[in-house]
Amino acid sequence: MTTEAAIISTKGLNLYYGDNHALQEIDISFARNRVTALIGPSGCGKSTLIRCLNRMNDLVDNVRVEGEILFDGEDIVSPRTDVVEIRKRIGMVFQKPNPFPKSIYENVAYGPRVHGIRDKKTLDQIIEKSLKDAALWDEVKDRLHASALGLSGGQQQRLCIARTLAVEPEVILMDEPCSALDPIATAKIEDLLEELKKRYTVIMVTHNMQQAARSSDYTGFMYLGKLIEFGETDQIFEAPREQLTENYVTGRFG
Ligand SMILES: Nc1ncnc2c1ncn2[C@@H]1O[C@H](COP(=O)(O)OP(=O)(O)OP(=O)(O)O)[C@@H](O)[C@H]1O
Repeated sequence: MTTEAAIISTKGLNLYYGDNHALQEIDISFARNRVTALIGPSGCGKSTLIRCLNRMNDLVDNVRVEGEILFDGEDIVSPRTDVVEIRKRIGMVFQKPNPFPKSIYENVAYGPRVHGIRDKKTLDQIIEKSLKDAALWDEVKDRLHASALGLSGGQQQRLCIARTLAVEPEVILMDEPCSALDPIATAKIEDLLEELKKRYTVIMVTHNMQQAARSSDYTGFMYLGKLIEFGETDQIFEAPREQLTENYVTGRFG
């Protein structure tokens, strides 16, 4: 486990999709202002785990969650949790860029508007800042009112990151954010991660082992619903303690 201050930690987290015990006794702590990568073979529960962290699994029928997820000391598994507030504080970027079929400006303005910001000048400032923070401003500043669907895949993904940043989250969950992107667009997102972690906590699912090794501070290796090993990324890749982790990171299965 990390000795750094955790922003989110799970204790004895179990999740069932009907009879499928998809997460089994997960204890993991995510360090504040760090990038943590979750790796492991397909179906091991990586996406399920990050979707628990902002209650996205609530949208799935027949799900049962047991255990604790502490976010800033509050158990967010509790039915009393304000899910809208949690999703504001813990934002999410998905595998496939999913901008709304609206202008670049409207995509980023959407979240702040939902949270009650109406003043045009304030919105303009938020949009500029969010696009700058997502390293997209220079490419779009002259066409803010053009459709977001006219952007390249990599630009669309950075727009989705800007849309997430616009509501000032504390944590950003990323579910394979580069899997639909080419190597150049991927490199831009990886550079961006370096900047983002100065102010945000990033938790990322990735299938790309080089990406985990390059971009994350901590890595968790999952297998068949269990967290097999968690540690500093260098340790996981260079000196794994568990045989299963070693087999996976050396490409012997996956
Ligand atoms: N919405 C759902 N309803 C029912 N079962 C699900 C659902 N989502 C995932 N599962 C099951 O939960 C298990 C974990 O899936 P999950 O998508 O979390 O794995 P993953 O490690 O993210 O996989 P991948 O790398 O392929 O995306 C699998 O057995 C999967 O079939």
